[in-house]
Amino acid sequence: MTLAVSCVRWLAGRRVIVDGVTVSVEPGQTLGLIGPNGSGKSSLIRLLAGLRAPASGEVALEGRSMAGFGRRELARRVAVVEQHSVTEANVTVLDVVRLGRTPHRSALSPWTGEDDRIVTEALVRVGLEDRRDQFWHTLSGGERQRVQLARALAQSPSFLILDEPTNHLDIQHQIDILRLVAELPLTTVVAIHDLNLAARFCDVVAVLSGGRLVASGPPASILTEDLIATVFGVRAHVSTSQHHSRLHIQFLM
Ligand SMILES: Nc1ncnc2c1ncn2[C@@H]1O[C@H](COP(=O)(O)OP(=O)(O)OP(=O)(O)O)[C@@H](O)[C@H]1O
Repeated sequence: MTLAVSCVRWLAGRRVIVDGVTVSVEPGQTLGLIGPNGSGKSSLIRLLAGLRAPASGEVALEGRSMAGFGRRELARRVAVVEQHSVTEANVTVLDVVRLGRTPHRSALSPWTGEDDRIVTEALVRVGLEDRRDQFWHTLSGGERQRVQLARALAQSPSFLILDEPTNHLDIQHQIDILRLVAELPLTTVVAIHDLNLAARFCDVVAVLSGGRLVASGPPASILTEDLIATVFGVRAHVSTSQHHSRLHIQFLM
């Protein structure tokens, strides 16, 4: 299931925030969106998730313009985890994850054993099955993030769009969640700040700066010392790790 963005622009008032971005992700691959603060990652994520319409250009799923999809049709295909998910008080972890099944059910269809199986599998995948009855408002920031990922997985999507899914997580959970996301047979876009994690878990990266696409491709050919200096203003030493043969980026301070 290919996800393709062509010449997409989005403005806030008169200010151009996403400026003519063209990039695509092949079926089953993970695209990492990287770039400095304010470079337009979240804005592009919202366009990819269908939460906003582009001012011009097109987002296409499976070769079809997203503009032609109905809400429900889109929700059956695309699951999104935003940075700050708002969830009502007095709901449990299980309630939140069960919401993921909504696009697959009609008002009259009963909850099925298959729905239960999918919800449980999603909770197991994020390591929170034993928290199913805990109230949402009592969860830590990292646990909330994992619950929102479980909700997205319970949606059984073909496309998964994640905005900084690791920013509240300890290092073990960062690795677990990114490994899980990378291994899922879904087409995934993930906005991520950590360049080493992007290099380790993303098949391709797209680098944004000032709302424009600076470069895209496999991490090993994109995340060069020159690019890191130009885009992030930081000197770095980039080598190939002896441990996992992916890039190892050391920042020279
Ligand atoms: N609705 C809006 N109205 C006005 N400005 C906006 C709006 N949404 C985003 N912006 C501006 O667009 C720019 C890009 O924001 P965006 O959140 O997409 O960046 P980002 O790369 O995700 O940043 P960060 O790494 O800090 O999360 C920022 O300067 C932001 O202030």
